[in-house]
Amino acid sequence: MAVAELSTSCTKTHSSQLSLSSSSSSRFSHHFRRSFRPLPTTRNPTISCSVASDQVQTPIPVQAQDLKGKSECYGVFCLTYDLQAEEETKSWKKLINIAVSGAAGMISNHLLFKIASGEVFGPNQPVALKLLGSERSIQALEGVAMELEDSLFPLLREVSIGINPYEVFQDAEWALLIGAKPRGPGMERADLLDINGQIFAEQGKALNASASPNVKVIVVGNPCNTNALICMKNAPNIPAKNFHALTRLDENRAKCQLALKAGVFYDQVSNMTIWGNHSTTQVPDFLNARIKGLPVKEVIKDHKWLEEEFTEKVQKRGGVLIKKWGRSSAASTAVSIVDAIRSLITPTPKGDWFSSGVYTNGNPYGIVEDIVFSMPCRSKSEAELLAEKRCVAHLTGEGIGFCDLPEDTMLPGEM
Ligand SMILES: NC(=O)C1=CN([C@@H]2O[C@H](COP(=O)(O)OP(=O)(O)OC[C@H]3O[C@@H](n4cnc5c(N)ncnc54)[C@H](OP(=O)(O)O)[C@@H]3O)[C@@H](O)[C@H]2O)C=CC1
Ligand SMILES: O=C([O-])CC(=O)C(=O)O
Repeated sequence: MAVAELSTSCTKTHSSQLSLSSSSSSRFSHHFRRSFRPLPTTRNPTISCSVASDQVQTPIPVQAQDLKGKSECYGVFCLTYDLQAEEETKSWKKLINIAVSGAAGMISNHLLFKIASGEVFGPNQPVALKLLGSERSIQALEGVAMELEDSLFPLLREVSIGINPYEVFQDAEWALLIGAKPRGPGMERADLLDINGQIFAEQGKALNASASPNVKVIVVGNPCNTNALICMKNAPNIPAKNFHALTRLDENRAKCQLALKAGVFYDQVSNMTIWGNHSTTQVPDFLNARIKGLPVKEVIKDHKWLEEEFTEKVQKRGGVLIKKWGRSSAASTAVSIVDAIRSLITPTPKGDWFSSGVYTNGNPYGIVEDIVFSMPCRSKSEAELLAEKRCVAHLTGEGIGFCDLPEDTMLPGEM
């Protein structure tokens, strides 16, 4: 079957090819752009409450009619402070800019609050959210911004909203491209190609023109593999390896089904690869996956179930859910976007890997070149990449090579 074919054609070169670089390419300083004098802090706010109209700049919330092609700070987020003057923020990292399209949609309604809470990028990472909507969604987008205001997230330092991707993507270090029409009951994801493809051509161009040159792009809107390809092709200034199509939800679904069948909690399932497209042709790879560190077939003795039911269950999970809910997965998709981001910014645990749709050029699996295909990936730490660089110093004209490489893990098919 397809999985065996795929898993035997891998070579050792794969891991270095999929190395991911650090996400911190911020050009921002620790001072924010609109910084001004903070209120004097007090240890006991109950006895020192006073009106400080001379010290606080009143924010003017953006109204829909002001947003003709502009991206503007919203409400309380127009009012920012000099972080270096705040004791508890001195250990914080530089602000990062995260652009989200389809920000008024179902998935974003879960995702934005996770990002703003710090659960995605960490408790020392202040974030700026740059929300992209459209004429049709601008009122709803203001509603989202209002809810973000009311949540009082300490790490959320800027929120801007807009309908022009060139404006909204300005200096973005992450672009989470969610905005696209979802399929309804009875549709395949590929039926959306005509409607949604154009969105990703335009947004690719906008990223190319406006975003940080090292922006990491996760394409969620369906059909996400081909939309990621369209986006990448329209953004030649951004490295192709920075584009991902979200197949993490499929990985999570596959882990859940294996755990259920094996009677173990799902944290015991590892090394789960989703090969191919985020569609019903995807191949969830039970041959290389592990349960409690053991090959799946040693734990699940019902091989007929593995070969005949498991794959189809994972392939069709999205469609089954649409029939139940009347709309596509939103909360679990948001969770899987969080997982995908974390996997990209954290070195992959030893011996494990994660799935992502990546550009196939130079891939070691014999997959046709020039498409976006889901395969196993690992993120390497900066220390590991520096060790590799030292190892090849004789090839880069930087002296004599010295190898002190940490032990590596095998990917499916490696000998
Ligand atoms: N890769 C994956 O694992 C998954 C992908 N998805 C996909 O993510 C995308 C977003 O899903 P979800 O947030 O639930 O969808 P919603 O319908 O809740 O929101 C989608 C947003 O996309 C924008 N949009 C752009 N073009 C259209 C259009 N023609 N019709 C309707 N909306 C449009 C709208 O925002 P605006 O008006 O602001 O542009 C809308 O708010 C879909 O394509 C869905 O299939 C969903 C689940 C999993
Ligand atoms: O099935 C859909 O259309 C939404 C989706 O991509 C998923 O749930 O995997």
